[in-house]
Amino acid sequence: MDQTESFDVVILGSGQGGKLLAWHLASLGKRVAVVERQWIGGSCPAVACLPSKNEVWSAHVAATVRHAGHFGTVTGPFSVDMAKVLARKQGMIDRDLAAHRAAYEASGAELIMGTGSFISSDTLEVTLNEGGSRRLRGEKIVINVGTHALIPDVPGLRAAIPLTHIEALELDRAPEHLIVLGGGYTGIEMAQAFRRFGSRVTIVEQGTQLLAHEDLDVAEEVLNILRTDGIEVLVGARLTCIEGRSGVKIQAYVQLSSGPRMLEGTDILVSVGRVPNTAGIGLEAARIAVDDRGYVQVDGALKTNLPNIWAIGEAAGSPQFTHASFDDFRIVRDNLAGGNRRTDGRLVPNVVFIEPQVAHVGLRERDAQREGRKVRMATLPLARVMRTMATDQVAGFMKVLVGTDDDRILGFTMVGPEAGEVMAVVQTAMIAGLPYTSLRDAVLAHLTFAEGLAPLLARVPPRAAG
Ligand SMILES: Cc1cc2nc3c(=O)[nH]c(=O)nc-3n(C[C@H](O)[C@H](O)[C@H](O)COP(=O)(O)OP(=O)(O)OC[C@H]3O[C@@H](n4cnc5c(N)ncnc54)[C@H](O)[C@@H]3O)c2cc1C
Ligand SMILES: NC(=O)c1ccc[n+]([C@@H]2O[C@H](COP(=O)([O-])OP(=O)(O)OC[C@H]3O[C@@H](n4cnc5c(N)ncnc54)[C@H](O)[C@@H]3O)[C@@H](O)[C@H]2O)c1
Repeated sequence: MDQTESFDVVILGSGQGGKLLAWHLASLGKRVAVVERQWIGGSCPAVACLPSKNEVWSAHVAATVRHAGHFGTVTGPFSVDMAKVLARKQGMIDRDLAAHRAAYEASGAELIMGTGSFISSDTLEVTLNEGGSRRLRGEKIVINVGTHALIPDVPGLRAAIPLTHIEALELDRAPEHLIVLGGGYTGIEMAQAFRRFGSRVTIVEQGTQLLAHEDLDVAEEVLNILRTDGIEVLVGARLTCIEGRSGVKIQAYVQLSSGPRMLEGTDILVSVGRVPNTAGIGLEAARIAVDDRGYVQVDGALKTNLPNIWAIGEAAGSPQFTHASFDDFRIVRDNLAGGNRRTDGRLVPNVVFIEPQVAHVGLRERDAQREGRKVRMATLPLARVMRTMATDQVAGFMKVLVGTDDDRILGFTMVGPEAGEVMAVVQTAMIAGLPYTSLRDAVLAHLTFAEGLAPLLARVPPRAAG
């Protein structure tokens, strides 16, 4: 007898896009099953964005107390209680988990806790966490399985049982000396947080700059900010070998342009990029095409090579941000309803949550140069934004790129406090197609950071005559 259960839609992985799609379709009366092996609601609320930003905020409070004297607040001796930091974070996760369970219940989507894999192009086999298995046939199937941290093939690294962001966010102690491998998003956010919790921190970045995707001036500003925080940053540093065990004692052998160096630390965090969770889930059995790095191949409508299968979020090669996975949900939602919404040309901003933040939207200077695109550009040091006179947060700058044929804003970057919020103002202008002069001439409230947009945009060179 066929034990296969039939659903209108089966979603494999409950990432940001997948869960929202499930709740939406189920609330319309569709029979929807979501297969999730571990984190109800995906990685963002459980082990990534929310817990990291929660601890980043605790670290911000520690830094504020540490520097309180500068602002005239006299404190006595203070210490960071990592157990309390952890408990506050866990409380947030628990509340969020309850909200997720309630949303599943209210929508009518069935959440099946287990590991799913394709056994044919329309059927998944689920190994249930509680034991046993189920077979689910979906008229439509959506893949939203996300990614996991890459552990590079360096001798001794795996044997050292390194931390990834998941374990680092579970630490109830500040490591004595944390070595952070990789100076990208995760690496620098965690490095600064642990430095502020009291750890000695060394970042080992293989590339020639931090934040490989950002312009060099942005990366250099970030380098200065981290060094000012007391973090040792090694760029152009190749890890050749590791000895020891994370949590006890680590010896990291690094090749620098100046020669070899040995770092002695207590813990090592690996944050060198991601691997899609697409191996071993039967994509070959279903004949679903992946690219050479294992990401599911999709078109602009997020359809795979099979007409009944869609893929969203990081596993589909979308930008590795929760808001991209969220937008993928909207695209598939509308396309399943007969629309023709696509990923092409969407503006996906990004914010690195160090202090001060690094925020970007649109075109970067380096990409304009690489593409041979002519642009007008202006920069403004944060020290010229009047709010910093009150707050003393003078590190950073704003940068804007404007077209040469018209006055539209093509890109914006800010290193500075609340850069993400200021960036959203510029993004709104970009979406509206506003000429930069409209924002330049707007009456912006004094004494905000966004007020700095006026002097920044006043520096944009005039359009060449003719
Ligand atoms: C430390 C860190 C901090 C971050 N901070 C931010 C931030 O501040 N802002 C931001 O926008 N982005 C941030 N990101 C990125 C963000 O977490 C992801 O882009 C986001 O979670 C979107 O993921 P997704 O929808 O692709 O899948 P995920 O949320 O990763 O969900 C995939 C789900 O599929 C499940 N799964 C996988 N395989 C199977 C299987 N075979 N069977 C059943 N279930 C399976 C997994 O358990 C997981 O729950 C951060 C990432 C990291 C690592
Ligand atoms: N605030 C946020 O939105 C946020 C925070 C964390 C992560 N994320 C997302 O998750 C993604 C993954 O983050 P990540 O930090 O793991 O990757 P990343 O791609 O941001 O940075 C990885 C860094 O590691 C370096 N690297 C690679 N191999 C190395 C090696 N062997 N030794 C030393 N350095 C090496 C790379 O040059 C790069 O600078 C990010 O790209 C981002 O999209 C977002």
